Amino acid sequence: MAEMRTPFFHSFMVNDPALTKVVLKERPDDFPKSDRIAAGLIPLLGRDSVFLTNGAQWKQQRRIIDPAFEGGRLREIFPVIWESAAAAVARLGATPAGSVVEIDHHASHAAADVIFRTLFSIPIESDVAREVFEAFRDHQRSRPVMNLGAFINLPAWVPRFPSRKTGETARRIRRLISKMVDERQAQIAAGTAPDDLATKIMTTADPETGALFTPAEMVDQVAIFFLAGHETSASALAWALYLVALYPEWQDQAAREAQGMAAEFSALSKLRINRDIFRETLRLYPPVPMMVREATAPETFRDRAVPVGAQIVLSPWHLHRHTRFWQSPDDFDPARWSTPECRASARDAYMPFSEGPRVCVGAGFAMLEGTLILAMLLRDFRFEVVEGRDPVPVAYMTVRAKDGIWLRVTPRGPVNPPAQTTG
Ligand code: HEM
Repeated sequence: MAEMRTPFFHSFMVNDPALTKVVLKERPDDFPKSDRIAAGLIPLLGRDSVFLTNGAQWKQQRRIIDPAFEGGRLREIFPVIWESAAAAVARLGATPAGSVVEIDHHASHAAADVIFRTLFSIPIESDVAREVFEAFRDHQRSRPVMNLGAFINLPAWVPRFPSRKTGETARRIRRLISKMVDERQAQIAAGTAPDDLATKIMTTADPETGALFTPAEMVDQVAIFFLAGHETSASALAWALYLVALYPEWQDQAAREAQGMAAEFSALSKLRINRDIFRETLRLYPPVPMMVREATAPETFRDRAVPVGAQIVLSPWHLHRHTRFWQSPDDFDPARWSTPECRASARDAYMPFSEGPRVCVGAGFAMLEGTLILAMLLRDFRFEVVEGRDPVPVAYMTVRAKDGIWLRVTPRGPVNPPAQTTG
C-alpha cells in the first residue's frame, strides 16, 4: 500500500487483495465512486450515468440494466456480434496483403460496430452511428484518463480540463445520442421497436419501484454503454493482436482452433485458446488500469489512518503484475489459465472488470465479443510486429498505445496442422 499526501489531496494506492475486497466487495457502500473522477466525465456521460452514480440511485439503475446483460441475452446477441466480426474481417481483407495497419483503429471500428448493432440494431456504416463514432474519436485523444484538476482538488480558479474542444465534442455526442433515444422511444410507443438492448433497457421497470428510465436518464446510460463498451473492448482486442504477433506460436494455435468454427453460440466453448489469450491480455493490459473510490468514514488500513475524503486508488495494472500473486507476471503465457495455481491468483489478484456489486455490467458480453472477434481475425489473417514500432502503453480513457499499435497483416491461407511427434 502506498500513501500520498499533498496540500491538495490524500490518497492510498491499495495493492493488497484483502483490502481491495473490503473496498469493492465487503463494504462498497462505504467506498462510493469518487466525485473527483466524476467531474471529468460528466460533460460526456451526464450526472445520471450508472458509471458515476452512487447509493439508492445507482442500485435502482443496476436493477433495470442488469437483466439486459444476463446469460440468456448473450445467447441472443451472439449472431449480432458474429455479424460485426465478419464485417471486421471484410474491412481488414480490403487492405492490400502485407500492408502495415494501425490495428487499434480497426479494433475501435469493430467494437463500435458491436455496440451500435447490439444496442440500436444499426451497423457502424449507418449515418448516425458513423457520426457518433467519429465524434468519439475526436473526443478520446483530447482527454486524459481523468480530470487531474478535479482529482487533486485544485482551487476553482485554476484552469482545468475539459478543454473547450472536449466540451464541444461531448455536447455533439450527447445531441446525437438524444436523437437516437427519442426515435427509439417513438418506436416503442408505436410497437415497432426492434428487440435489442436499448428496447430491453427502456422497457424494463425497476422491480422494486416500477420506475422506468426517462429519456434523459437513458441518454446518460447510452453514453456510458458506448464509452465503456467500445473503448475498453477495442483496447483489449488491439493489445491481444499485438501479443499474438509477438508470440506467433500462440497465434498459430489460436488460428487452428478457429478454423471451421460454426456460427452458433456453442462454438464459443471450443475457443479455449482464444479465450485464454484474451484473458491473459486483460491481465497484462487491463483496459481500465485503475479505479478510484472515496472513504466516507475514518478507516484504518494496515495500521494507517485513512481519513474521510481520502481517495482510494485500486490498480488492476499493478495487481495483475504483482510478483507475490503471479508466477512470472510479466510473461505472456495463456497456458497459465489451465493451471490450478492460476485459479488462486485469479481469485485474489485479477480484476479487469472490477469485482463486487459494481462489477462491469458488460463483463460476459465483453468476453464473448473479445474471444469471438479475435478468433475470426486470427482464422483469416496473420499479424506480425513491425520493427521500430513497439507500442508504448499510455492511459487515455483506457490503456492505449502512445502512437498506435501498428501490425503487418497478411491473409492467412490454409493453416498447417500442428507438428506431429513420432516415436
Ligand atoms: C474488455 C472490455 C471491458 C472491460 C475491461 C471493462 C471494465 C470495466 C471496469 C473495470 C469497470 C468498473 C469501473 C469502476 O468501478 O471504476 C466497468 C464498469 C462498467 N462497464 Fe465495463 N468493461 C468492458 C466492457 C464493457 C461493455 C461491453 C459494456 C456494455 C456494453 C460495459 C459497461 C460497463 C458499465 C455500464 C459499467 C459501470 C458499472 C457500475 O458502475 O455499476 N463494459 N467496466
